[in-house]
Amino acid sequence: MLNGNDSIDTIQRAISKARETKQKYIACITQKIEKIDPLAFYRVAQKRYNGQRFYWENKDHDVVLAGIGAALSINAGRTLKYEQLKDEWAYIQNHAVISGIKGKQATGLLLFGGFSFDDKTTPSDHWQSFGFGLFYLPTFLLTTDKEQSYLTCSVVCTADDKPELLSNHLAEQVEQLFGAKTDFTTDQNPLITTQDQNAEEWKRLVGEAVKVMETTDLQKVVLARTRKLTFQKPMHSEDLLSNLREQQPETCVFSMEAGTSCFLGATPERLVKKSGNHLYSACLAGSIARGKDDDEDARFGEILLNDRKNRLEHHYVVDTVRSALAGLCEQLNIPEQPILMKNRNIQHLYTPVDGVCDPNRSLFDLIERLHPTPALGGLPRTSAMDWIAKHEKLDRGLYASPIGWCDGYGNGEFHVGIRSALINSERVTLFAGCGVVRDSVPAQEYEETSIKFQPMMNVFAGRKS
Ligand SMILES: C=C(O[C@H]1C=CC=C(C(=O)O)[C@@H]1O)C(=O)O
Repeated sequence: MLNGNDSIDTIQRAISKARETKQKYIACITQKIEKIDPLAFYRVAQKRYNGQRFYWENKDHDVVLAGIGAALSINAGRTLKYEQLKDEWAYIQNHAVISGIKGKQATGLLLFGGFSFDDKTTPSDHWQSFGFGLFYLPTFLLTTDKEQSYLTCSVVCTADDKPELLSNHLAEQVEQLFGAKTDFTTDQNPLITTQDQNAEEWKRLVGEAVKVMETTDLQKVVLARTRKLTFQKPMHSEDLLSNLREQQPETCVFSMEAGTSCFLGATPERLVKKSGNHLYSACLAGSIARGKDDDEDARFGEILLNDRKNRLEHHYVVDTVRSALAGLCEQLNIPEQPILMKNRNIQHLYTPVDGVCDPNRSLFDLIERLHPTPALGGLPRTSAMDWIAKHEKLDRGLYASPIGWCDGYGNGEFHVGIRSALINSERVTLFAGCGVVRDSVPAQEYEETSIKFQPMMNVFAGRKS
């Protein structure tokens, strides 16, 4: 499977570099392989690489990534995390010997990971393994587009390493991954308990936010709540991903493991995508249920498009994204009016954004500018973040935060981790939030967050509706 000559030669060159410079070097080999199911690849690695896997399938289904093992991992610090990531990523790229296929997006050296929502909140126990942010350079990366799969193997080499040993070890692992049986049976795992945050307290908090807006500069705040599920046995992500992929095809389906935890979801909201110097973002805010039939669905859509409160919620996001990107883009196209984005359980006001940005801008610069937009934080950003940190009283961890990948060719994509859940063995926490503005009605916001739990509830409860 792995081309032995390529691999030993690349490793040999990386070891020589390591000897010359007395620094570690990465050997990175990419080859085209027969198209395979990325989820099957993710699944076969469950036993041996549990805790070090990720999955990503964008809504166009033209970038599907399955990452297995961590050649390197980066833990983001509390402060200056975007600078840190930029520096560490540049260092990795300057200390790598790359061979095989080159220039193909999302292959070769690639970082996958996510940041925590907020630097002020110290990660609680259940988010501990993700810290303030965590990124992997995977040992094995399977990249699948509409036609083809590519396998990238990355291994860290030191001056003392022996090329044959490293290369043989890599080849053995590849053989195991590709030789393993892929017809799995799914264990029953009954749901034992479901516990929502206290509804009345949460609605009271929405009321308080509305009140505060009457007397302060706070214009919008996004409030989230959780639902806790307990299962009989530890929950594994592969079956959930398979169902999410089927049930939410118009979203970006992702998972990221860290130790015994796994964060996963099906998010409709792209924060930023970069293809060379082309940039794409999205403003998504303002929500309503799907109708029971086409007529009702269209009627709900019209109501949403014409609703003052939802239009205001949306407008704040568009304005903020426009000013965040204006300074970084030579060209920026943002339509005047939103359209509808219809997902399986919910419809949103949606304004697509595209532009051309300075090629030297890294994705981390763009994320730093954009996160959190008022679709996840609020407006003004600092007042909203302070209000959330003080009143929401939950550790969002990676919920509502940028999660995604960047490659060594200037491409990458980050979504925000909404419609998501954190798995800690047999305990699962679901997250859902909504934008609160001056006209918000607490009971309606509560209802909206209930709808937003639905995509994840459907897969955890194994239902198809
Ligand atoms: C914060 C969430 O949704 C955001 C994205 C789209 C629409 C939203 C809204 O209408 O409130 C939220 O801003 C969530 O799903 O947890």
